This record gives sequence, C-alpha cells and structure tokens, in this order.
Amino acid sequence: MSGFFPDHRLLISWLISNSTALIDIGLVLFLVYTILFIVGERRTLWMVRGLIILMLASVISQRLGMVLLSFVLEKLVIGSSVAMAFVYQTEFRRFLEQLGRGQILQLFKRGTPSPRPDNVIDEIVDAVKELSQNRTGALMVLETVSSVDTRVFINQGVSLNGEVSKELIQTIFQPKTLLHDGAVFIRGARIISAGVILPLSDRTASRQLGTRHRAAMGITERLDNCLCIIVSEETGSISLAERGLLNRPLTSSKLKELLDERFSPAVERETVTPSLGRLGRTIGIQGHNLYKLFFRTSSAPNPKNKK
Ligand SMILES: Nc1ncnc2c1ncn2[C@@H]1O[C@H](COP(=O)(O)OP(=O)(O)OP(=O)(O)O)[C@@H](O)[C@H]1O
Repeated sequence: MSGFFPDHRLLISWLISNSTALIDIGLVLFLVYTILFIVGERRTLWMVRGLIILMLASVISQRLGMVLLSFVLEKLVIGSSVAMAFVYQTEFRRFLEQLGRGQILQLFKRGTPSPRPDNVIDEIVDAVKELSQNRTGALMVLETVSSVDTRVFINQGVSLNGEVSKELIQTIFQPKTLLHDGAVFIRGARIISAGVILPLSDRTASRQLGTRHRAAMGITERLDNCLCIIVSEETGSISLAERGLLNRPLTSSKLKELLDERFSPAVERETVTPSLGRLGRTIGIQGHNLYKLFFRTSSAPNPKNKK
C-alpha cells in the first residue's frame, strides 16, 4: 500500500501538468470517432484514414523542421479536405443541419432496421418488376431504421394505411388514378400514404433523368433513415436512392438483394466504428497499461539493491 501513494501522487501531478494536452488529445480522438461514425462505411473509411495519415505526416515534418515537405503536405491536406467536403457534401449538410437544430445526439443514433417480413420485400420487388416492364413511372419511400420525420415532405399526400401488396402498389401508380402523381410512403408492412411530394435535390444525376429521380435524391439526402425505389417512366429502368446517391440501373433481382441487405441488421458500421462502450473499455485498458509502464516500472525496486 505504501508503494502505491508515491505513484498515485506522481500520476495526479502528471495529469494536472498535462491536462491541456490530454483534453486536446481526447477532443481530437472524439472528433475522429465522430467523423468515422458519420461516414460510417468501410469503402470510405480508407479515405478518412488517408487524410489522417497526411495530417500526421504534415505535423511531424513541421516539428522536424522539414520546411519544403511540410509545405507540400500542408497544401495536400487542404486540397484533400476540400475534395472530401465535396464528396461528402450530403453528410456535411446533414451534420450542419443537426448541429444547428441542436440534435447532436441524433448523429450517434444508429438503430437496427425494423424487421420486415420477407413477403413485404417480395411484394414490393414484384410490383416494381411489372411497373418496369410496363414502363409505368413509380416512386416509393421506404422507412428503414427509425421513424421518418414526415415534416420534411413538401406535401403529405393522401393517407392510406393499407397493407403492402403488389396489386395495391401497381394500382396506385397507374397513370389514370388520382394518386399516381408523387411518391408512396411505406413504413414496415404498410403503405402509409400516396401522392406525397418530396423535396428535390439540387443535383441532377443525368440529363435523361427527370424530377422523379431528383425527388428520390432530395429526400434521401435529407434523411438517412429511408431508401427510395424509382421506376423511370421513360425507360422503365429501376433505381435505388440512398443517402442522396442513385444506384442504377438495377435488375429486379439485384433490387431484392439490396433490399434484403439493407433490412438485415447492419454489421458493417459496427466494424468501422466500435460502440462507445467498447471504445471506452479499450482506451481504459490501454491507459491502465501505460500507467503501469510509466509508474510501476519507474518505482519498481532495483534487483541490485535487494540485498
Ligand atoms: N417532388 C416530387 N415528389 C414526388 N414525386 C414527384 C416529384 N417531382 C416529380 N414527381 C413525380 O414524377 C413524375 C414525373 O416527373 P417528370 O416528368 O419531371 O419526370 P420524368 O422525366 O418522367 O422522370 P423520370 O425519368 O425520372 O421518371 C411526376 O408526374 C410525379 O409523379
């Protein structure tokens, strides 16, 4: 016990004298974790890691007084940051919007997709296949992990609350029906509403694609808890919009594969950013090891003095 106190005092004085540096490191780690969490996809993780490596190299070369190298690296970091801001404009926009609304904790909310019976996806895919073959335009918003904030819709459309079925979806999108204009909103196994008007994206995916596709991009840019299925009236092509990006053209079997994937528990994100609890435990273990390394070894009795 008596050997413990000097270590303890030493640790406290070391922590106090380095508190600013520790807070600094902690905040940087938190920032990196937040970025990885928001980006959240394995394919983009490498880009973020690349940028972090560049930043570290720039700082090290600056410290070592390598003027030319640090100048070049600094410019590279700025260029890469601007390029990344451009690539992730949707994520940045959502981040800034949530920050502005004071919904910071929302950024860390990551639910698991609500379980969806297989036959719901089958009914949707069968309907999409036929709509595509008949070149009937269609637009469907599918809620994924948590409740979609329908206030984002420009017009709420007409409330239906009917069970999802291939026949109902096909009927709604027949050009002669009153409800065919606009989008259908699907939550779980129910069609909540039809004739919904969605916000448009400022971007255009391609000159061949009209406002239906821009509406799908627009809503998935603003909400990350929904997907959009689009059938083009002109070409019959099938697309899936997610986080403002269009995946197209798809076959109906590819669409089914993607929907099955999206509605199964997300494993990918977990591997990119470990849960805060797990991260806390890891940091705790590493901190404890460091503490032992610095303080126990420094006060460990010298074997030569034993006698
Ligand atoms: N903001 C919107 N929200 C929901 N549905 C929309 C919106 N804008 C357009 N639509 C739907 O898309 C339909 C077709 O629009 P438009 O003629 O501009 O596109 P299009 O050229 O047929 O598009 P696409 O090739 O993308 O199907 C509209 O009749 C409407 O049903």
